Amino acid sequence: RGEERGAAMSPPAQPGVPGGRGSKVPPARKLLCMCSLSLCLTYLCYSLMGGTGPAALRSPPPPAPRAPRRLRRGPPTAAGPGRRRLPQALIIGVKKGGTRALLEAIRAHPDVRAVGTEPHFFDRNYEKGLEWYRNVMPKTLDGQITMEKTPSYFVTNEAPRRIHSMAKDTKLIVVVRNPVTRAISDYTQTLSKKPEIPTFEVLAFKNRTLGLIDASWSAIRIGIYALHLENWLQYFPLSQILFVSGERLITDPAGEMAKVQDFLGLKRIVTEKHFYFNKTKGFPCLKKPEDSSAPRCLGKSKGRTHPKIDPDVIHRLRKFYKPFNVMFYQMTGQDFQWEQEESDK
Ligand SMILES: Nc1ncnc2c1ncn2[C@@H]1O[C@H](COP(=O)(O)OS(=O)(=O)O)[C@@H](OP(=O)(O)O)[C@H]1O
Repeated sequence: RGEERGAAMSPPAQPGVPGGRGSKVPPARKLLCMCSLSLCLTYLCYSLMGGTGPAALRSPPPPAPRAPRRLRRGPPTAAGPGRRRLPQALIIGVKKGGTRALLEAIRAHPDVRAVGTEPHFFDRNYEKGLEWYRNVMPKTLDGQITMEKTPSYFVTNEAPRRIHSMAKDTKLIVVVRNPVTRAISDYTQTLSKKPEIPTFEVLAFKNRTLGLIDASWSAIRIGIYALHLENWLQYFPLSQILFVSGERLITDPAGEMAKVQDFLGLKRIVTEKHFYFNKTKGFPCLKKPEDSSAPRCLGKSKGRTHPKIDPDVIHRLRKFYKPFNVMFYQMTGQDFQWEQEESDK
C-alpha cells in the first residue's frame, strides 16, 4: 500500500521533455518516462470519469454499502466527531402507535442520536448486512445512545432473532395504542394514498352478517399485540422491553418520556419544559430548542382526521380485541385501559 502511494504521489515527468538533450536517452530513463506518461494518461482518464484527484488513484473508495438517497442525507451530526455504532435501543413498533412522536422527543436528549428515517434493516434490508446498517447510523460520542425506529419490526417474525443475534442486550421500545383506533389510523393512512380502496367496514370483515372479523387484514392483525409479543419473548426477557402508552404520549408526554429515559439509563432531561400543547394541531409539540430553530410539531401525516366508522363495527372490533388485550395486559403487567375508552377518535 505504501509503495502504491509513493508511486502515485511522485510527480510525473514533463511530457515532451523525456531526456533533455537529443535522442541519447538511457533505456532506464526511457522506461521511467513511459511509466510517468502512462500514469498521467491514466490520471487524466480517471479525472474525466469522475475521479477526485490523486487520492482517488491511490485508494479508490471502498465499495461502502450505500444507504438509500433519503437516508444518506443523515442528521446534522453526520459530519461531526464520533463514530457510527450499531443501535443499542430500538423503537420496534407499533405502526401508528405514536412512534414518530416518541423518536422526536427522545432525540431532544443530548445523549441520544437517532436516524430520522426508518432503516427497515431487520425486515426489508437485512441482506445488506450489519455494515450497511452501521453506516446508516449517525455518529455518536462515547456514552451517547444510538437509536432508530422502524414500527414494522414488531410484526416481523424474523426480527427478534435477527436483533438478538446483533446484540442480545438491545433495549426494545414498543409504543402501543388502542388496537381499534390504531386500525382506523392505519386505514386512514392507506386511504390517503389510495382513495379508491373499499371502506373500513368492508375490509374489516370476512363475513359481516356472521360478524366474522378479517384478522388477516394487516390493519387488524397488527393490533393483536399479545400474539406478536409472544414471538419477542422467545428471545428477549420482558425487562428488556418497554411498553409506552400511545394515548399517554399525547395526554402526558413528559410522564411517558420519564419512563423512557429511566429505561434507557438516561438522566431525565426531556421534561414538561420541552413540550407545549398546540391547539391548532391538537397534539403536544416540542418547544423551540435553544439553537433557535422553529418549534417542532409533527407533519401533516400525523394527526389525520379519521373517517367516521359505523359504531356497530367499532363495537364488534372491541369485542374481537378484548381477549387479546387482556392477554397482553397479563403478559406485560400493564393495564392500558383500552376497554374503558368510550369512543374512538
Ligand atoms: N405529538 C404528536 N403529534 C402528532 N401525532 C402524535 C403525537 N403523539 C402521538 N401521535 C400519534 O401518532 C400517530 C402516528 O403514529 P406513528 O408515528 O407511529 O405512525 S407511523 O407508523 O410512523 O406511520 C398519529 O396517529 P393519527 O392521529 O391517526 O394520525 C397520532 O395520533
